Amino acid sequence: MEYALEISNLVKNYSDFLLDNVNLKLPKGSIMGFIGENGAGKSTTIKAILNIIKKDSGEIRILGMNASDPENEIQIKQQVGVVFDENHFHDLLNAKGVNRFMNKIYPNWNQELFFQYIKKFQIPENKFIKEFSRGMKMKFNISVALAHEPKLLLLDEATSGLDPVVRNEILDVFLDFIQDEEHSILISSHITSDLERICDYITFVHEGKIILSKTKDELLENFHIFHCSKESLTELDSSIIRGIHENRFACDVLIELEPNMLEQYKNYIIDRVSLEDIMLYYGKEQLL
Ligand SMILES: Nc1ncnc2c1ncn2[C@@H]1O[C@H](COP(=O)(O)OP(=O)(O)OP(=O)(O)O)[C@@H](O)[C@H]1O
Repeated sequence: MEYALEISNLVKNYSDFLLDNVNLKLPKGSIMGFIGENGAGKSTTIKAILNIIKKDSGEIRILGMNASDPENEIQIKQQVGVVFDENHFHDLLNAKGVNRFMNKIYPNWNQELFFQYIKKFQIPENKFIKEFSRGMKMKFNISVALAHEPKLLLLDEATSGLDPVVRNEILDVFLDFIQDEEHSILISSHITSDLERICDYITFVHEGKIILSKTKDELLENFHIFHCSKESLTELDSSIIRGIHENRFACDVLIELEPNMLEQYKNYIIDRVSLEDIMLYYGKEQLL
């Protein structure tokens, strides 16, 4: 399998936070959702990928190129599109101004494509960025990221704070983007329902460590919520328990088990999981 992004043993140590030996592989032609609680290390990982922060150790390969090798810097910049949850352009620029500016910087800047997105997202060409709504700014940043025809898109909370209609529109653009098998996306988001809709893979970072990295289908098939009494909790094999929510009388338990093994747990009430459930239960695990 060919990978758009390969992270091996990435370590970044801040005084009170450790990004601890992160490993992640994003196959070409796919979308990976990067989930985790606030402060889990998602942005730190994305910044390390982009060399915005200096990693302590580990290797990052983007489209097969070593991201730390200065010789690859220009190639990587041209082939990676980035959207953060903030605006990086001067407030007194408009779409036409940004187009002129980007056209000088990126040899593969596609003006026609840029204005197609601007039109599709209904962004007025002459309006200053400072007059944009939050949704307009995000759509504008996404148009810019796509217009230099990148092969890999890195999106850090690129749809946060947007209404469902706008998010839907943007998710469709991301799905269109990866139709070409050469294109791939790593997207961090707290809106797990969006990720369930578009992602092929999910990677879950918790307190600086990757605790899950699987296909979305595998995750949703192999994780279940068991509802049971506190007494019957003790009868469960602890090796399949991934998290427990207890109330005064009963327990809800996150279980990892292949669907064909569920037969032996007929006495339990079993529910399907969402990505949000998986996050909530794993996050709670250490409180037990
Ligand atoms: N420049 C820095 N100096 C020191 N600590 C930092 C720095 N940048 C980030 N951190 C710490 O690293 C940890 C991870 O932060 P990060 O921004 O990667 O989390 P995140 O998963 O993106 O969270 P969120 O969902 O809130 O955006 C936090 O504890 C944060 O305080």
